[in-house]
Amino acid sequence: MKKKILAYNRVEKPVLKRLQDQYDVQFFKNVDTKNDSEFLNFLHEADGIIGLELPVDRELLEHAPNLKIISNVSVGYSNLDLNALKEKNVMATNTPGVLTDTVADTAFGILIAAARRIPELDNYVKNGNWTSEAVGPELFGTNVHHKTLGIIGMGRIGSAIAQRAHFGFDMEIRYHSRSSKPDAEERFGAKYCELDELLETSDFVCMITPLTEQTEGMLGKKEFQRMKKSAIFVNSSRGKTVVEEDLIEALEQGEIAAAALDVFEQEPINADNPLLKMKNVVTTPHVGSSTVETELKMSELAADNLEAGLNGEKPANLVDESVWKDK
Ligand SMILES: NC(=O)C1=CN([C@@H]2O[C@H](COP(=O)(O)OP(=O)(O)OC[C@H]3O[C@@H](n4cnc5c(N)ncnc54)[C@H](OP(=O)(O)O)[C@@H]3O)[C@@H](O)[C@H]2O)C=CC1
Ligand SMILES: O=CC(=O)O
Repeated sequence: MKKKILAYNRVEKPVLKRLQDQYDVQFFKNVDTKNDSEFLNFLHEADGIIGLELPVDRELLEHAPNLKIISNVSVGYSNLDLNALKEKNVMATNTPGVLTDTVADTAFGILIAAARRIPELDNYVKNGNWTSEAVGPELFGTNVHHKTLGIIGMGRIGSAIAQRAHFGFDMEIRYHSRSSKPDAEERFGAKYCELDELLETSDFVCMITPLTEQTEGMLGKKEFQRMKKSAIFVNSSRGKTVVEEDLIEALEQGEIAAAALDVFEQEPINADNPLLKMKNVVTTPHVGSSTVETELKMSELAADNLEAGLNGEKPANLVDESVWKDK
């Protein structure tokens, strides 16, 4: 009998086809995972799960007695309760590396968009407001090149952002991570800083850590007050690394100048979120890795991980190696 695979939210079509050739696959999108009976019935039989942002907790695992592996089509895995997965001896995998450059491009893109006010100027032109030959200082932006960029989370993506900033824009790089990064210091002249120093001295602050117990709410009122009033804040990590109401207040009070946000406390964002009314806030709908090429690579890597796990081989991207050792 074919193994059963529950595909959730996003698996690119050619990869879905590849999986359908070997397994009994059912695809679900945005279902109520606690109450949808079709979803829960399939989950009860499922050997594997592949997909994006399925919240996996103890309660969900109670409905999945056959489950051997969950393969995230993302590098972040804050949707997974790793303790519950370990107790049930269920493997979990992610897709590091293949999306690094794309996410760095997006983060740097929204940083420039906020600094040079590109969405605002786009609206200005399209709304027919460009009636005099040259726009005045009220629409001028601020330079990116030669400024100081503070990166919180100098991992794979943080380093790729630093690379763009250093070689492309002659920026001075400061960073904060749990450990120092001699490689980034040598390649980009990056300087390790405690968080407060980074916040106080950076023109741009870019958040790109994973969401964990330690990083949840890492940037709140106090941290925004430490930033320069001219600072532009970029969040490409997860919405909950920031206390969103404190960010809103910091923008309203002029504690910081602007923000560029790809991630939000609640996704999709509520239509009445004050951030959506602010001209000095650039928003994108959590699309850091969303290019045609990269989404395909992520789905392929996730399928490789899933197949390995189901074939009794060690998947390349286990998020908790100890589950494999226990097998
Ligand atoms: N917006 C989007 O579409 C996307 C968002 N992401 C987000 O980006 C995150 C990072 O991905 P990636 O670069 O591949 O991951 P890495 O694991 O390579 O890098 C994470 C970095 O965060 C640092 N870090 C972790 N915890 C802390 C902490 N408590 N304080 C300070 N620094 C910390 C790590 O430090 P150290 O090395 O010292 O341990 C590491 O440098 C993902 O987990 C995901 O949440 C990823 C892809 C797309
Ligand atoms: O947010 C996306 C990811 O890969 O993590």
